[in-house]
Amino acid sequence: MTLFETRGLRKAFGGLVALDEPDITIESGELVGIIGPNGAGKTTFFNCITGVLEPDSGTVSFAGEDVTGEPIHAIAQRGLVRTYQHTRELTTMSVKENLKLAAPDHPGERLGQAIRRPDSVADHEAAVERRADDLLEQFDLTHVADHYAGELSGGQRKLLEIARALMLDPEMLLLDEPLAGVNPTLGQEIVEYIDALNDEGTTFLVIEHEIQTLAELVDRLIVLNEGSVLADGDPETVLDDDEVIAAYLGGTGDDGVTTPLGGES
Ligand SMILES: Nc1ncnc2c1ncn2[C@@H]1O[C@H](COP(=O)(O)OP(=O)(O)OP(=O)(O)O)[C@@H](O)[C@H]1O
Repeated sequence: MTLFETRGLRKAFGGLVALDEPDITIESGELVGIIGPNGAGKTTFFNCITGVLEPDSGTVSFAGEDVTGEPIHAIAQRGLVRTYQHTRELTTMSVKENLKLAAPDHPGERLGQAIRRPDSVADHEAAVERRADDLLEQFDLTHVADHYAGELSGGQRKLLEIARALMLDPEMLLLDEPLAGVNPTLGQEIVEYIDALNDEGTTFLVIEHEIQTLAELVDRLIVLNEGSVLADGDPETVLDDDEVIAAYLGGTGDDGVTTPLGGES
């Protein structure tokens, strides 16, 4: 069953066309990677499908509904949730508070409801508490639950970012560079978490510059180049594609972020 689909999406910044109709379809339960040289439009794509940016034209549909242009929280409520390349934790709050704040309908903000329906709010708070505790345990963060989030290592911040997204119980999770700045051991753990969550039914779309690691993880790899889909298929075939190799070799690579495809030819 198709869960997610974009058609004819365009986004320009002044004269620069960042998204040029990358038509992308994701089936429910898939684990899909997106790669592409620096500036290919990957983050702009995430921004346009999650309500961070409004596309100039085109449509985004999720679970059979047109969600184009809806605000971030409305799209997240539908079950399409993302993480950010630069993690967004509140550094002077505890790790656990960060998780609890990510829950939908934070009860503390709904005093009117608290007065009218105390039981349901108490139930909600207990459920949020349980969910936060479960995620802390699942991501091996229980021992730092009461630490300020600002004290976490870069890798632990990535884990917290993913855990915060999971507080929203997403049907589809969009991860923007989950391995960037993470040491290889923790990176492997993150890969295993993604794999396990996918086995449990979460659909994934993952932007990542660690191409070899991503290729081993995903069912399908999409290559964006200059805002369009250059290739889409099983990872081995895609990484062997001459046009894909040329697109990477053509990249400037001047900031050291572009990862060579490596070892394929
Ligand atoms: N807010 C903005 N204002 C102007 N130009 C932008 C803006 N956001 C992105 N761009 C430009 O749009 C193009 C696509 O950028 P985007 O960040 O989506 O690429 P990317 O594939 O995610 O790159 P990277 O791998 O380096 O993160 C780039 O040329 C970028 O400079």
